[in-house]
Amino acid sequence: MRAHEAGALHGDLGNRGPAWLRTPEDVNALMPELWPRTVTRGDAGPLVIGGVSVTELAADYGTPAYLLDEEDLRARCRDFAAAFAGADVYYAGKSFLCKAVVRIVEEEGLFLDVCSGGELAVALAAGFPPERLGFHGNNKSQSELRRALDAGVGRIIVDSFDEIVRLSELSRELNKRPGVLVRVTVGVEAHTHEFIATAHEDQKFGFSLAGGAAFAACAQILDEGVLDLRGLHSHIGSQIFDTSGFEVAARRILELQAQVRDARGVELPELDLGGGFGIAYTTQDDPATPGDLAKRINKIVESECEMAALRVPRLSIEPGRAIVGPAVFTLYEVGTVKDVDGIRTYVSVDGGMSDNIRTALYDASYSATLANRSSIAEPMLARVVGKHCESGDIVVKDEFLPADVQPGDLVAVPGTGAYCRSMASNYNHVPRPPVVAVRDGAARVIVRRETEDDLLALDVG
Ligand SMILES: Cc1ncc(COP(=O)(O)O)c(C=O)c1O
Ligand SMILES: N[C@@H](CCCC[NH3+])C(=O)O
Repeated sequence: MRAHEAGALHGDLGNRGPAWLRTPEDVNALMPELWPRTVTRGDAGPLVIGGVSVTELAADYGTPAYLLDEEDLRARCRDFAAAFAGADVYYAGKSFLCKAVVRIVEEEGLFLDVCSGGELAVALAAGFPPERLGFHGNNKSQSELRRALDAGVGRIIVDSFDEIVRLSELSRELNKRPGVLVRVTVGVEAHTHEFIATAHEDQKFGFSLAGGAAFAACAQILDEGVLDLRGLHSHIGSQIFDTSGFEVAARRILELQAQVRDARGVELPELDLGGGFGIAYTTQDDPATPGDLAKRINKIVESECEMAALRVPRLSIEPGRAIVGPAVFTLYEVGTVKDVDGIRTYVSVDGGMSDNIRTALYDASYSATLANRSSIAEPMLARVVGKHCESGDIVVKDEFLPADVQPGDLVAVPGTGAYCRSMASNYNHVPRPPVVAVRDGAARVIVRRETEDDLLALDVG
């Protein structure tokens, strides 16, 4: 991610903030690239999403809440499908999954990537066509693989020699011949946080290309003859802006494709280049559009295939964050405002690291705005923090909020659709917030708020 600048001194304010963060001319203004498409600030000041004011949504559903702009989510699905026409677009369910989203993804014609028995269960419970599912994971259990085979999952992305053996034995037993892809570690050092980069050599995912394991995995599958080897797979990491990583990955993986053809006389018909496309969390981020991405990726695949005299395989991609991330913002209520003399102002909200762990885990940067009203007060550099018993419980490290922000105000944090609800926890026994989908002036709860009774229900002492 780009949001890694150390906190340089923000001279004009005598407050600590990163050098890229500028004092806004209008602290009420919304940067369109950070917000779901239907979001506006109504005349009276509150944000409006899908035709409904956030003050109304807060009154009806409480805070904190993840508010999903259904029109925006659908539009992003359609944008990817149109840009990558002729390819299969798998929505990466790990970014956020619930039955309503599964149905939206299905209605918009996408495929779906799941990476655990739980995600598979949600997809199947929502009636998603199993042949449009891809099943990932570096340590799929025997029972997960059995469920995938029983359900007729379209593609299983194999990740280890142990899995090849396990899946082959199960397939023989169940008399199945699943379509598989081999996940390849292409050795690309993606420019993103270490914990979300996945194609450098020293990590748990995939078969190494450089070390020969990827070729050996293909050979083993072809030798055993039980699994239907459809193609190769690469996913280089997440929140990536520099598309050259995808180009290097495509080049290297197509070299392997040519090697398999030369050695085994088999031309693999499919190629999956994974997800990882970056989104804007702050004004410093400048993501590529699906159209740009498609153009660059198709071009490199076509030219590499031409050079290696390969037929162009059917392409697939797996965006998660770029589809659901910008479609959601989190709405919080301010509880306390604390000016720590001469250092910064802490604005505490009624959620925190339990509904968004990304700031603490990846040092991620977010933006925020006062959501229930506009203000004529001066911009003030603030840090939005949560209510957890942890000093690293930061939601937004640095943002300008109006200096008159006060307890009872609502604050909205955009870009929280991906890896926030899906990575949420119950730390400090804080129940997880609901997800409320809003469209055409109507709101519906698609994931309900957890209650203390839900938490106590697990406690058998
Ligand atoms: C194999 C695979 N595909 C797709 C994704 C989705 O990534 P993103 O949400 O960044 O598009 C991930 C997560 O990084 C992944 O591990
Ligand atoms: N959870 C990560 C990205 C996903 C990694 C999955 N391979 C994030 O919040 O950015």
